[in-house]
Amino acid sequence: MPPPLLKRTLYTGTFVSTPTPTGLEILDNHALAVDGHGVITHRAAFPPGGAATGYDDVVGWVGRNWGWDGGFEWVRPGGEGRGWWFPGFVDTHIHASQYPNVGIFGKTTLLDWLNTYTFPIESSLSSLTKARRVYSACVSRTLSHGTTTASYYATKHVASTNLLADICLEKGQRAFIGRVCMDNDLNPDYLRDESPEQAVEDTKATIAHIDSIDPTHALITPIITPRFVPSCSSPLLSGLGALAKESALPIQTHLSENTSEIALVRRQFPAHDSYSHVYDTHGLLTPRTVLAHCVHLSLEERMLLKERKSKVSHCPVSNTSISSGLCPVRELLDDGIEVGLGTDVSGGYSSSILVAAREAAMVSRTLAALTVEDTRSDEKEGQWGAEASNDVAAKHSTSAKDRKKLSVEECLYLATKGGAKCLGLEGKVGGFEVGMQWDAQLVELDAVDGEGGADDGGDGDGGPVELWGMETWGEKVAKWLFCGDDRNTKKVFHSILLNGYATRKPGRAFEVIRKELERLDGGSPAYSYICVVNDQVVLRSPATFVHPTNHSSQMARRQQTEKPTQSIGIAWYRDMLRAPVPLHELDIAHANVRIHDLLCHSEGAIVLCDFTCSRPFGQDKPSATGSPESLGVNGPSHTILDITDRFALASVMFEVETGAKPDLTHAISPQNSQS
Ligand SMILES: O=c1[nH]c(=O)c2nc[nH]c2[nH]1
Repeated sequence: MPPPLLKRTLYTGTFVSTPTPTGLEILDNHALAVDGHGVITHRAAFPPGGAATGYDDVVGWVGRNWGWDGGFEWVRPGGEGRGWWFPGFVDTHIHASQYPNVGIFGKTTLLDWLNTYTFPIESSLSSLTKARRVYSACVSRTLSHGTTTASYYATKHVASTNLLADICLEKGQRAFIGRVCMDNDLNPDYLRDESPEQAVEDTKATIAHIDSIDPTHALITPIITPRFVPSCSSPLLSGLGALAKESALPIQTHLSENTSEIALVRRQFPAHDSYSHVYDTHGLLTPRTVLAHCVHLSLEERMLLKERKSKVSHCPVSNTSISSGLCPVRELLDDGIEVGLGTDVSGGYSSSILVAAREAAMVSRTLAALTVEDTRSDEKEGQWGAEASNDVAAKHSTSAKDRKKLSVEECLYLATKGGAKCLGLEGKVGGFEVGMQWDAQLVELDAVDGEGGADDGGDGDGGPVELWGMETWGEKVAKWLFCGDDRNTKKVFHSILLNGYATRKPGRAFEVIRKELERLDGGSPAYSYICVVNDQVVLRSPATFVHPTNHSSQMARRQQTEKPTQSIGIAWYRDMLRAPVPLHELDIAHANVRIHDLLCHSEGAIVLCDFTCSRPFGQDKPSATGSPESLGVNGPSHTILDITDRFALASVMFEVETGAKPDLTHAISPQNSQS
């Protein structure tokens, strides 16, 4: 096992999850221990001593109970009584390539929607420049909604599909990446595989790429992706079925979304019993197959899916947006079929799984409303129907209408554990049991004070859900499901792959940096130092800042005492190049990278610190870097950009290699200067 990469961390507070479809588990006043690999190792009721417990007491408690010494972080959310930890969401079906079209669908239905909107946008991702912009934005957006795992469709283009894998790895989202296969002449000639053989070869090329960037699939897994039966020839479906068998990789596709699509499949494959049967005879219905939609399955098809243990991705937002129909999820669940949730961007208008969970609840209620029941018993009960009954609860629990409705717990289960089961991640993500990964989000709602005025908890953007003080935990969670949005997801702990091993990092903290910088518009940030230590972002005022020398030594010092070997040097440079990426994704530059700002922490990785000079891209170079030496460090540009940091990092690399600072007089001479 590789060495631990994070400090052990103790998370305390309230932990909400859905260990079963019908049970909301609320662990109020609890502690969860997460080891250096991001795995939950212990959980127990906490404190000793309530909120006032100091670090020393906690160290003693953890030492006595779990045998830990004092070397751990302690993370506890603020927002007493209105915040909780929740498992990261799992999106089992999303087309990253369609992200620019989100919200655009007019009055189309599936087949004309594909021709009008979808094929053109996917075709445009043959451009790697465009693909980078689209995929970066999509992955950042889904992370901000709390999605820590996603099963993506890219496009038919190998290079940009591979880029999506790179971006998920870079940003730390657990992902399944599918290169979309579509070879028959129902596809437009501008977006069609040359031949079934070429489509399979191209799929293999993406698999090989993912194997090269994440050999153990710790974070990124290839997924075999025939677009859907109407797009694929029989030889292509067979080729992909054979590939799935030999590689044991998962499969994703669409099934029975729209009635015209089903009629088309019947014409294409008249000898087959059903749409599902076409996949089955080509070896594509397996326990690792995720079938999106399944709105109009016959009983025989449901039995076939159950027998094959194939999974269903329910995409309620898409199904209503492009008017495909209302998926009878209760029937699927009653049949024993595993179901997860998909946003299905951009058939779906939102990239949020919280919205998908909410719409799953709404679609199930619409189905309940459309259910015709024998109402004679209601008539006997008088004007208010069931209210006049002697046994209201019993009546409701047995009503066929009510059985169609999915509860809050069920919808959140589908959004987490249900999705994890669909993607073969059961026991790994989607919950807070010991042994699972800490893929988590911190949820916080807003409070209303005694006078009815909003108390935003101090950050000015408490989100759209107000708590009035009378809500039970179950009601708080229901309010979040039905009224919340990404402002309530304060932090997302997702994965980073370091030295081939996935660990967690808090993504939202960087948003604090961005907000602060935007608010001050280049002025002096209130947090004079924003330091990244062991992948934790630490905000400090000037008075309290100390270099975290107990965890880290400065690279400069290390470099003076021991010249790095070639392999250590390469690892340093790799870490150095990665270090500013989270900031650059927010269009912020560190703007003053020097050897003294690079810390070498105890496990040997290089981290970047001291963000005093950080500025949004496009601003003039800050005065703090105005000395000739600083200008040299930052390169010739007058404005701050990501290349500012890259130039500075290259200078540091030169310094590490040679022991001398580079002579930058040429680089900063006026003729080389650019704005
Ligand atoms: O919702 C959908 N989105 C798609 O891109 C697609 N392709 C085939 N069938 C599809 N359904």
